Amino acid sequence: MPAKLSVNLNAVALLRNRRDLPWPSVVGLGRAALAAGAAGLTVHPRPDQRHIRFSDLADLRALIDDEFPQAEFNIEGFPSEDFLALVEKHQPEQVTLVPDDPAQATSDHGWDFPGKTAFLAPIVARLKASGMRVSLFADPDPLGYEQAKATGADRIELYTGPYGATHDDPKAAERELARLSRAAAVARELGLGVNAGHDLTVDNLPALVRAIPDLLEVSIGHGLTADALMYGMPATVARYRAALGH
Ligand SMILES: CC(=O)[C@@H](O)[C@H](O)COP(=O)(O)O
Ligand SMILES: NCC(=O)COP(=O)(O)O
Repeated sequence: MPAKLSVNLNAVALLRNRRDLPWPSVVGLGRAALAAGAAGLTVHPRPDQRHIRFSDLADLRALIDDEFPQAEFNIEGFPSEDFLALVEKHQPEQVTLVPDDPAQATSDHGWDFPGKTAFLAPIVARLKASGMRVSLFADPDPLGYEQAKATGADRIELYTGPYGATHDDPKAAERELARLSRAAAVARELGLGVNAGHDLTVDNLPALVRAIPDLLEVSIGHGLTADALMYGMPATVARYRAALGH
């Protein structure tokens, strides 16, 4: 089965927040993405609410529940007590835990699993007890995946930023793909599902899904939103689905 496409709406929210006006509509573009065949929506509410506002979460939850009940909501973030309260309130199907400092511009590394197993394990247990699937943001370095598994998480999300950065260097892209492929194989052997995200594009997706044939989900925001400005959201989702082999 091809990897599912979850459309990240952070960049839409960033554009909306330039003015004290409700457009572009985060819910409207989420609706357009789901109507065009996206399997889910992703948001990464940051503590300063610079893009997704905490008030967006109820609207997106209602969009999925009322109009697209098969779709999944994925909320990403650092598991502070405030973040955990947010996800417990809005009950996404999946929570992706990311080791981001509040001041960080964007996500740029995965968890240090050996150092953070004791921190993550009770959080994973708490979220799973509430019925949410838990995924952990991970560098494509399988040393430490045993500890990732030991936290009780269901999946990892492979950090693909370094792969995305090789867009003008095919040899470097091959090297990054080999790392991602090896890391995914170790995760799979340990019984962890594999998602991927960060700086994925319609151009770099086909090689990624060839390298990780059992990839479960990609979450894509920045590149997809740039394409949506050019082609419109429905056509863009169709292009990304085709790149995934749907
Ligand atoms: C975990 C991850 O890779 C994405 O959530 C990414 O961090 C998007 O966040 P920004 O949209 O704030 O850059
Ligand atoms: N988890 C990655 C994500 O949601 C989107 O990342 P990007 O496509 O905005 O880099």
